[in-house]
Amino acid sequence: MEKERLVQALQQEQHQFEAWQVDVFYRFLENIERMGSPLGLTEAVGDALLNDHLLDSLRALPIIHHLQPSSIVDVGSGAGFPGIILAIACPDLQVTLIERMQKRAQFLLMMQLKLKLTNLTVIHDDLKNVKRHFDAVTFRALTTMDPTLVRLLLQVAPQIIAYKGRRDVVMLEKQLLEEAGYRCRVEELESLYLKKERHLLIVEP
Ligand SMILES: C[S@@+](CC[C@H](N)C(=O)[O-])C[C@H]1O[C@@H](n2cnc3c(N)ncnc32)[C@H](O)[C@@H]1O
Repeated sequence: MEKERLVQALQQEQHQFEAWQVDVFYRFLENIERMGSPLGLTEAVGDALLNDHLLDSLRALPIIHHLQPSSIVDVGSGAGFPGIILAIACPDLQVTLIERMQKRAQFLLMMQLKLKLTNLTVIHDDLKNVKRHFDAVTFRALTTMDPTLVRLLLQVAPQIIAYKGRRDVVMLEKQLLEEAGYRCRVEELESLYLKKERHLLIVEP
């Protein structure tokens, strides 16, 4: 991917980052393009990587700025989405990644060192073994937010910020969790440029 393409896409989404941040985003994408497929992290390259992963991860920024957590834990970070992207975008936010697969956790640690992300910590473990506490937990995966998963996520932070897709699907998850006694709200993630419908499901005890 050309760096110009990244700069253009960030401008289209009206993101304003400092030059060093754009540079770190770009170096991260370069590493994913080179190692993502051989390491079994992601097959996405080019515009798919840019749109479906980097820009998608950034879509939650307005809500995160509004909620003002000092620390976030990203559970099941995989190739680093959204955790690494949020760490680059918010240098004052302490971001911890929890990833149970060894080769993914090793890649995340390598990125932390290579990109010199001093606000990033990587934990190679299963969520269920993590005893530390954070202000909020982010979660981006295909998995449904059922009450069992929510109980586990709320053990590490009092607020879950889950990246979700279509409104009808997320509203069903919300209903299920509300019936189980959780407080939930859904925020639509606007995009000037991306066409896919995206939402955040915010869950609290
Ligand atoms: C579908 S991938 C999503 C990766 C990334 N968040 C994204 O959106 O591209 C889910 C990741 O969560 C990790 N994972 C699943 N359950 C976990 C758990 N209980 N503790 C830690 N990591 C977990 C898996 O190893 C996998 O890398």
